[in-house]
Amino acid sequence: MAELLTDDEVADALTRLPHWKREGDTLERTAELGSFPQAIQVVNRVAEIAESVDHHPDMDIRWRTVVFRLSTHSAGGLTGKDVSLAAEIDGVVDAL
Ligand SMILES: C[C@H](O)[C@H](O)[C@H]1CNC2=NC(N)=NC(=O)C2=N1
Repeated sequence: MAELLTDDEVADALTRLPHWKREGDTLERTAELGSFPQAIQVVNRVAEIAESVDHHPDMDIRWRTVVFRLSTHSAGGLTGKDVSLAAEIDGVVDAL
């Protein structure tokens, strides 16, 4: 099972993830895309990645704004899996 990160490890990871903030046991990013279809495209790409790594974000779609929330439920908090998926999500959002 993935190990919980310490508060310092989370803070350090966030220095490399400027779009993300910590909300308790969750990493959160809000992304505003150019249109609703683009938001859906991003969600679909993230869904493919999530399936491939068996780690699934909460994704809240409101028109062209998507809020991503990451946490490792099985560990009860934040792990390297969340940091890694956050970086992957940044790659998807930045590719548009
Ligand atoms: C059995 C399977 O590996 C688990 O249920 C996975 C699936 N996706 C998951 N996603 C997230 N975010 N946290 C988990 O603990 C988790 N567990």
